[in-house]
Amino acid sequence: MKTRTIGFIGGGNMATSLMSGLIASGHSPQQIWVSDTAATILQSHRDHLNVNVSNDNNKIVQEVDVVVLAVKPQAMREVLLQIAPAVQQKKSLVVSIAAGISQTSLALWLGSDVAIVRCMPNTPALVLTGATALHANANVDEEEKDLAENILRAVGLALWVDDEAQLDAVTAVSGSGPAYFFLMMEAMEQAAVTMGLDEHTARLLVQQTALGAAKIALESAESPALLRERVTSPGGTTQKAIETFQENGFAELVSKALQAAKERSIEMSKQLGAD
Ligand SMILES: NC(=O)C1=CN([C@@H]2O[C@H](COP(=O)(O)OP(=O)(O)OC[C@H]3O[C@@H](n4cnc5c(N)ncnc54)[C@H](O)[C@@H]3O)[C@@H](O)[C@H]2O)C=CC1
Ligand SMILES: O=C(O)[C@@H]1CCC=N1
Repeated sequence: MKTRTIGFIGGGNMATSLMSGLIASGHSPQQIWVSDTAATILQSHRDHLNVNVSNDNNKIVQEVDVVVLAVKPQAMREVLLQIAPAVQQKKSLVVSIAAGISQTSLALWLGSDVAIVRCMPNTPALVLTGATALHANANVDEEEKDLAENILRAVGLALWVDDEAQLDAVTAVSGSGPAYFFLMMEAMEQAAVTMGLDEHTARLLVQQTALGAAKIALESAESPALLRERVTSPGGTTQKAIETFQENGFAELVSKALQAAKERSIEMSKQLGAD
């Protein structure tokens, strides 16, 4: 497939992760465009990533093959109504990364014949370890599916869901997920310092432990439960910690938190969208 130009509308955290990941995985910065309302953001992307920048969203549509929508969900309606005529005229492939903005809303604001891929990536795309689930509407052909998938696969795992409703669960699991692991790391660091380790040592030990656990889990065919049991010597230290987690409702808490994130995703579709 020939190299395609990719344009980001909104150059914030997630667009930065995706652009950096794409460049690190071999995409030319010259093939990437980004627009933003903040001049400082554009300046930073020009200086640090060497990509093409513009403060005009329609200019991005004109310049690229694939338009990635990376503004906050709250800004989506206004942006889409602004670019809809250009998107329709150019027959652009549009990829939305916004949480809680449904295919129905995207199609209403962009036009019912526009090819739209809705996806949910996450910020580890920055280090080429992202996880993205994608959903295509009926206007997206196989070549466009490959194109969207290739962009997201350049920065990590990319998989398709047939049922768009599953994206609410994906948002709760992997979209927001990095924050849960950071929260765990934060809490472990604080506990380590309380127990007498210096901050630097605590941070290094927690970081390396998180990386090691994730690597084992990825490389092993065994379940997390079995991997946990391998660390847990009967009557030993891990058992004490795990019992403390379990007695205090750890699994229920995680389930409640993810359910709350999923419900917020559904609620956002209703509040911000046209559903
Ligand atoms: N941050 C995350 O971990 C993830 C975010 N997302 C989704 O990605 C999208 C962007 O999120 P973030 O990057 O975190 O937000 P952000 O606030 O960092 O970036 C949004 C950018 O859009 C710009 N902007 C606002 N109005 C604009 C307009 N009219 N035209 C052009 N640019 C405009 C802002 O100046 C800002 O730089 C959201 O829809 C979010 O749901 C999806 C997965 C993970
Ligand atoms: O917190 C949010 O709404 C976005 C979507 C997933 C991660 N960040």
